[in-house]
Amino acid sequence: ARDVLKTHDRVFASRPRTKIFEKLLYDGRDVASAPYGEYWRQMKSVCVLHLLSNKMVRSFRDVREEEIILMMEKIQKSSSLRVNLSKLLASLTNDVICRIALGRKYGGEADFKELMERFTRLLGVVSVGTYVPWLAWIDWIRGLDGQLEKTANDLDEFFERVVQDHVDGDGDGTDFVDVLLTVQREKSVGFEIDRLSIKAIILDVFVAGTDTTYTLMEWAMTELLRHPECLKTLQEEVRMICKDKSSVSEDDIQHMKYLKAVIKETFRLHPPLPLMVSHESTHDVTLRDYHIPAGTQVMINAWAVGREAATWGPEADEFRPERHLDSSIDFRGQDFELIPFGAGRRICPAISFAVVLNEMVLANLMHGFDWRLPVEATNDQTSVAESTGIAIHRMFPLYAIASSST
Ligand code: HEM
Repeated sequence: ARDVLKTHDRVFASRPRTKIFEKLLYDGRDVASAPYGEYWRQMKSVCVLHLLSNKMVRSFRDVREEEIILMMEKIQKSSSLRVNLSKLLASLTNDVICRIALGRKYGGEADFKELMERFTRLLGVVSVGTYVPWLAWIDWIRGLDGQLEKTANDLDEFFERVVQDHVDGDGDGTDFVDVLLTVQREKSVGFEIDRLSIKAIILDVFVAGTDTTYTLMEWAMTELLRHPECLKTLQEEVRMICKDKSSVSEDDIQHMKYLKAVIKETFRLHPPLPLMVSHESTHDVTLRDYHIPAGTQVMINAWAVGREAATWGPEADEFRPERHLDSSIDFRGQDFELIPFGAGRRICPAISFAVVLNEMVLANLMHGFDWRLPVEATNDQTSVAESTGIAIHRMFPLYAIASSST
């Protein structure tokens, strides 16, 4: 990973073209699938400087806090009953991202939900034609081409409508579409950003942001429920810091060392994108003693890196947040022992955005409720079986029993 993402970062900074990405992600005009070059550099700088900067992340504090309160109320209503945590966390993440990116929630609209599900499912499909071009007809016969075409058109229609509504309305300039339209109007970035690029960047926020973020919360709760002693330690920390408060605020979480250790440990054992996003080399290069020709696709296994016994010791497979309390290893791309967000030029631009939401959700869940697995918990409930796809979540939804802590 270090050889590819640091020593030869520039050589491996491109992305392979696949039929799925081409069709669904505006033919590489988004950030995540754009080939390395000037266009990618410009789009990524818009993301980093205008959408996902620390200042922007802070500015959405109210959205996060409001949506978490709503989620807590939903749990309260089902208190002492089984809560489908997977569903709850997925819809919270979707609501937060919709409000931040599009200005309002769309989660309640059946069409939008169905479209996003179809889209996510297709992103994880392997197109035969991409790897064996003369067998491309198989994709056509099995209906993949048609599904890609239709989903790409539906998505474009949806985002076109959202952008046009922002153009027509008196946008207050706070959501991502507003910000991108302002950048476009004021030509403040030294290059043209057109309507298609705006739609592609917004689409990326959904592709790269929703499943990844909720998956981490789901795994964190899974591991805590499987390790009641860790759950108790975390709960004690949160409740001690927020003694007389009704909820946890973003100022409080800065002091929560064990919370941060739990998040790190979850990223180590369950990186939401275990194989990250494929890289591709643009030049020939010698890596160790191997000759790697230009155009080679490289997948980096962040999951295996996080479980490496040589780094993490004989108990590498165990969930032990304590291991991070006296360690300086972090997940922000400097330490190759822990790379859930990648590293180098292609590193995820939304680390702060994702982490603060995860920390806030977990801290509030610990503060407001006591948690346990249902008595009748089956193997499905306690197992850590994983789904397939690009983002790896639980194979079965996580149910837990919440009882009010007050
Ligand atoms: C826990 C949550 C998240 C995880 C674990 C995660 C992880 C990753 C990983 C592994 C990559 C690929 C890095 C590489 O190729 O070397 C990536 C890229 C990316 N992520 Fe994230 N991500 C998360 C949340 C988000 C969110 C919330 C957003 C947007 C709001 C986002 C936007 C992006 C974009 C645009 C890229 C492409 C960067 C590029 O190709 O230059 N991610 N992410």
